[in-house]
Amino acid sequence: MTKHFKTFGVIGGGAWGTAIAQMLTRADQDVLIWCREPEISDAINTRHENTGFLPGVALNPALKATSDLADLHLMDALFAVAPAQHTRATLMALKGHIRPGTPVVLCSKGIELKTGEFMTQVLKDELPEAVPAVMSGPSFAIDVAKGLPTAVTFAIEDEALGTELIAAVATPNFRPYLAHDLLGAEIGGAVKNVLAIACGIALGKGLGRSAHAALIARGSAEMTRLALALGAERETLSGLSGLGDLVLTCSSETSRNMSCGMALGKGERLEDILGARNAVTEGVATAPVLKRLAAERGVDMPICDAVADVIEGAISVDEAIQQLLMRPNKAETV
Ligand SMILES: NC(=O)c1ccc[n+]([C@@H]2O[C@H](COP(=O)([O-])OP(=O)(O)OC[C@H]3O[C@@H](n4cnc5c(N)ncnc54)[C@H](O)[C@@H]3O)[C@@H](O)[C@H]2O)c1
Ligand SMILES: O=P(O)(O)OC[C@H](O)CO
Repeated sequence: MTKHFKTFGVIGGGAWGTAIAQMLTRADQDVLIWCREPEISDAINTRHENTGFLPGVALNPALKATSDLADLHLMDALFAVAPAQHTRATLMALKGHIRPGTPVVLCSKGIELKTGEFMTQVLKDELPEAVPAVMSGPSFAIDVAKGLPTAVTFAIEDEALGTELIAAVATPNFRPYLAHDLLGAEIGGAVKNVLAIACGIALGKGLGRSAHAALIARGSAEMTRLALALGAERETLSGLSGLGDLVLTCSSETSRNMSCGMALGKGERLEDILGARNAVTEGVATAPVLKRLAAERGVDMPICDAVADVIEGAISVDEAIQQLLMRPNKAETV
């Protein structure tokens, strides 16, 4: 434990916020998690279980929960883990509750639909006095909550501060790797969700593992193309928060995005799929805004565009597949 970081606040009591809070208690930190639903904070405090979003995992009794965001007042560092479309509102509510220079580690994977902003920009808008960091990579909440080995990208501009933060949160089974390209880490996390929907559709439709692998590889090219156009670094997209997370999310039905795609590929309706789950499927909101962003920047992202068109009901799954397969042959470049 370092001297500087003694208290950690986690904004968001979903599966990922709960797993991060549990991980922080393993690093012997003093952790308070904010849950939007009072019954969830009560369950964490009394039963040591997040009965709504991460049932069945015994949480460290040292973990404390609240349903009042103001209780995160003057924490040494914060992890922002609300779904991307709700991150702005939670950060706004923390105005006046943080010291200048407080690190806010952004852990949500998505782009804000109404503004087209990534989470670092949302943070800058709402809490400009905070120091942004991005933690992203291949990490299912259930794995981290159980303490299975996990490695993630931890991107922050100030290397010394990043080193200190990592020292405060890392354990042998939770390994954050220091990086400086926040935008690249955010792009990987947001785009892989959309690509996981595409991979799920292909598998749900029975197109086979060859098509699945092709989608991952060409999807990775799309992700990298966007990153380069927006000023991020190619290396980031081949690291944990890029390729690493793309492979995990596109390969397992534990992923909400992948399983949503599979159900779409099997012919289920999007409203029914989303209505039946008590969990966020970030790629659904990200796909349309990503399509807009790519068009504005002149970046060719045919797989992501096809997912957006299916989500918005502009074309059917079969039309999307035909559209992709009928594209002219081209050189294999990023
Ligand atoms: N679950 C994972 O394995 C995992 C891993 C890495 C990153 N993430 C990312 O973490 C973020 C949160 O996902 P999750 O899996 O913890 O969520 P979840 O699906 O487990 O739970 C949904 C969360 O959304 C919250 N919510 C719903 N409406 C809200 C509102 N109006 N304002 C604020 N919060 C609201 C709920 O309180 C709940 O905490 C997402 O961006 C996701 O991509 C998730
Ligand atoms: O369940 P998903 O699709 O939101 O993916 C969870 C994590 O982002 C995997 O790293």
